Amino acid sequence: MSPQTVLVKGARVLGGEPADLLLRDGVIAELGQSIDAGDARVVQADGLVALPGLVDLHTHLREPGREDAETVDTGTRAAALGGFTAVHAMANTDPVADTAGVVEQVWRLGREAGHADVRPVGAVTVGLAGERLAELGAMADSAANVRVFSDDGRCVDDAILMRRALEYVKAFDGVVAQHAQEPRLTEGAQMNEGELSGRLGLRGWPSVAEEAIIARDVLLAAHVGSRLHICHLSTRGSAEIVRLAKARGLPVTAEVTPHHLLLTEELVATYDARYKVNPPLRTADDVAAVREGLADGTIDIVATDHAPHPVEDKECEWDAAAFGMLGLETALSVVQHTMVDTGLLSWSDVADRMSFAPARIGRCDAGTAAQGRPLAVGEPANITLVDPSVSRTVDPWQSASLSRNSPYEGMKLPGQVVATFLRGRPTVEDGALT
Ligand SMILES: NC(=O)N[C@@H](CC(=O)O)C(=O)O
Ligand SMILES: [Zn+2]
Ligand SMILES: [Zn+2]
Repeated sequence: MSPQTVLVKGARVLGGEPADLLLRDGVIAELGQSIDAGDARVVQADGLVALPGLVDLHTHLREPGREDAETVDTGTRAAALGGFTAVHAMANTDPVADTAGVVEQVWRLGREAGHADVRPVGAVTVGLAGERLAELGAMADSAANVRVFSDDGRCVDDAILMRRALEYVKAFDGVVAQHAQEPRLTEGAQMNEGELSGRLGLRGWPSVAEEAIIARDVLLAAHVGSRLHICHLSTRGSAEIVRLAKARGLPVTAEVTPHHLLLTEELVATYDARYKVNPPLRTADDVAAVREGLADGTIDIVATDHAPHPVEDKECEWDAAAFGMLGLETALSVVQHTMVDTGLLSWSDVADRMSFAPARIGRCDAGTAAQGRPLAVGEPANITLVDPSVSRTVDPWQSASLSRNSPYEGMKLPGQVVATFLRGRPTVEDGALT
């Protein structure tokens, strides 16, 4: 069945002037004023902002292995509701995505579900064990076309393995995405290290454990001339190192999560494990610094680090609880709240930080399933329509995710994704899955 023809009327393209978009055969067939509807179905979009479909570079889908927490199907439903048309599925599954077989399985499950493109991330080391390089080339050459490699959840702390991985991925223009956490400095760590961790009696996770790895990896990437990406950067010092690296013209990119743009360590005083995450929530000064870094382009992108965990792994005492929080369905609202409504980013900048740039880093802007492409005639019709004028109270029990561990539960956040189109086909309409 060929996708239906849709005329989106009067959307503010990238937050600019209202225009009409005609979506036909999976592409943007026309873009302009007062386009004739013909036989197209009309979607009234007055007051809505049209963005390119969002691309998440850091999502945990938990399949295979923890289908009680999330599946490719449920996670990509949550993605579509959040305005995403593509997600990169992290490799810390069971079995680990460290072979062509596993990444192809995840990629195929994504195609079958059909809610968003799933781009598997390949593990850097076999079993995330940090001992031997995984079959990076075979994963790159597989049907899944892997370009992003990460042991996320664990740090590739062995410098020689990190060096070899950086060298290896050059052959196919890949990137190594580092979870920057010096393991010895963070043994048993439970929250940000500082005065508050002392007061609460929780083992601290110092900023330097993140910054030391980032500094080392920037130098390694410079030495071998390879692309390095920093996962979930969370401290002022980390932003400063990346700023320096960019000033030197090094091929280093970085992401910040929505939660590190909004939440601070004070929430840990509730001992509510919804606020337990890796890297930990930091200080208000760090939040100010990562916002500044995202605004000035030091930090390239927002990535959700959507990390579903079943209720029993979160509703327990702090020390025993799992690290991680949901993010896909709330990411755009948190970015609007922290960056757009504060005047730090325009909607056009949001399109860059949440679609164009992540697609470029993940090399998914080319090929037939292109993502993160401009809203222009002939381009794939991957489009998100957002209503920035409404606000809503976050209720994770309404989530499409199988898990409920949202740190925003009960918070009022601005913005609502009204519709998401994946190659011209609506995956979300009127704020609900189609
Ligand atoms: N962010 C987290 O706290 N948890 C992630 C792993 C990770 O991103 O490091 C997870 O897989 O649950
Ligand atoms: Zn991580
Ligand atoms: Zn992660």
